[in-house]
Amino acid sequence: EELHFERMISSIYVFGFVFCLVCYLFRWKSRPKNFPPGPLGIPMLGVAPFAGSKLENYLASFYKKYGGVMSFRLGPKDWVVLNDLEAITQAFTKQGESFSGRPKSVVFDQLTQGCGIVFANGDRWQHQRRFVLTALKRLGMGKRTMDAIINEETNRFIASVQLAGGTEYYYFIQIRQCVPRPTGTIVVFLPFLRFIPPFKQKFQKMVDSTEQVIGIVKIVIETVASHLFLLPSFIPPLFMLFKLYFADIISQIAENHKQSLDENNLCDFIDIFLSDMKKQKGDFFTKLQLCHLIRDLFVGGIDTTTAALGWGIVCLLNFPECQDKIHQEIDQIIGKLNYAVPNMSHQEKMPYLRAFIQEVHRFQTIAGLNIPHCVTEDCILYGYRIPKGTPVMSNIWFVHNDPAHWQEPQKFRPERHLDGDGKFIPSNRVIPFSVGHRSCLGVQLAKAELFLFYAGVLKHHEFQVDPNFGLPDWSRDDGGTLKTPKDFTVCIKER
Ligand code: HEM
Repeated sequence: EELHFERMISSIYVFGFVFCLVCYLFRWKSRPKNFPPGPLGIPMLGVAPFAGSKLENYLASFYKKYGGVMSFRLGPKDWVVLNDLEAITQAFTKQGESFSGRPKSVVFDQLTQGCGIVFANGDRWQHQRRFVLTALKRLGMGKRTMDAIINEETNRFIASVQLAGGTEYYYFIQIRQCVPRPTGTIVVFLPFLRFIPPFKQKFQKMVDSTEQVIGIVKIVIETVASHLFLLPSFIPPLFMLFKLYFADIISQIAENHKQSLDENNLCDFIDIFLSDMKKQKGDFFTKLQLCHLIRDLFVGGIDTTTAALGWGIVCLLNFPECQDKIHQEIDQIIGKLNYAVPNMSHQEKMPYLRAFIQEVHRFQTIAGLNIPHCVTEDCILYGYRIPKGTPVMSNIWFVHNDPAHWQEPQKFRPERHLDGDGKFIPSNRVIPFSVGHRSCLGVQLAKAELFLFYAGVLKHHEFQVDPNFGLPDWSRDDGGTLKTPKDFTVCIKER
């Protein structure tokens, strides 16, 4: 009788287990009604085992089957994917109000405390976005003053390279060490133009350590993505890093700015923020927000611009005929005289350099899957129903590589952006900065940095392959979210 009882208990357990499993599978299979179609993968992991390291290619492979809007499951979550320009524009521009949220993430919520701009949501995000845009304009974005700052930084870059090289004509630089300097300091200049000498050293430390912090955060995010359950243990060290590298230093600099603030002469980002902080009450103008905002401009601006410049140099080395054409254009339009300094008004007359830059953006898409968005309310896209809170990926990489729109997309060809008369054709199919309500805030600054950097450096110099290193290849750094070139050395020669 005891045996019979034990058997009964075991059967109940087995039955219970099978029942739970069936319920789980049933739930796992189910999706919201009229949700965009797409692969579910396997229970618990979703498509993770099948996607490989290039998620953008994997998602693009479903384009023929599902069209511009599809979905896929990653871990326990359903994501919506926008796989072509039309779907991205419809969602981010035409329905931008509903598609401009950022998904909730335990790591980022903890790290940012809901502040900053890149991962902010709702009223705070809208408010800060307006503030940053106005502040950038007040600081001379798109004006000659900004050109002058960028040119100064380009010259500083050349000087630092000359020092590093030691010999008269050849300068060997390690790209990841040197390129961040000019771009890093330009982004940083915006907040800190009113430079205060005692902080110079600390500030330099912050610039130097940014790359390091970004590297660590990237690794952590990647690890977190593959081991979701380990999430909480990463948060304290991440937060410590933020405090150590950014918050403390920025707070001290802000305090110093506050003491010598001149309302009639607001010179930098911190000045403008502190002045508005005095006038406006509420949650949005706090010191904590200032620290997070500057961190976001820093991280959002440095790594991206560095990657774009790095890929540009890799292209110049791999396609020296492009460099020759840029040299010719510079000689013709700007000239070789020292006082002939490049500025953004030269752009109009330099179609080849613009075509080159646009092709680099297309050919090496830095943010292939963009920063994730999420829908802030239930909405309908292409007839599909997408419930509030659903995370959304947009496949910028595929927009740049769709063979229906680009002939031989795997080939680097700046000429595809020129018309029969050699005029530059700005393409709305090259969208490295994304589009719509949440698109990159630094787009004008980044464009100016890239144009003035190439024009400024190539005016008197050329990039050559370092014979000891060889030609850098196209493999990406293992960093994860952004596609950056691997470290390489290059020779910069006076011409
Ligand atoms: C080549 C350089 C750059 C590239 C390729 C780039 C790309 C991007 C992309 C793809 C996004 C996400 C847009 C979206 O969510 O739809 C973004 C957001 C952002 N970028 Fe850039 N960016 C660059 C340079 C900069 C610079 C120099 C700054 C600094 C001023 C900057 C500041 C920002 C900020 C603040 C956001 C967040 C906007 C928001 O969430 O509302 N970026 N960028």
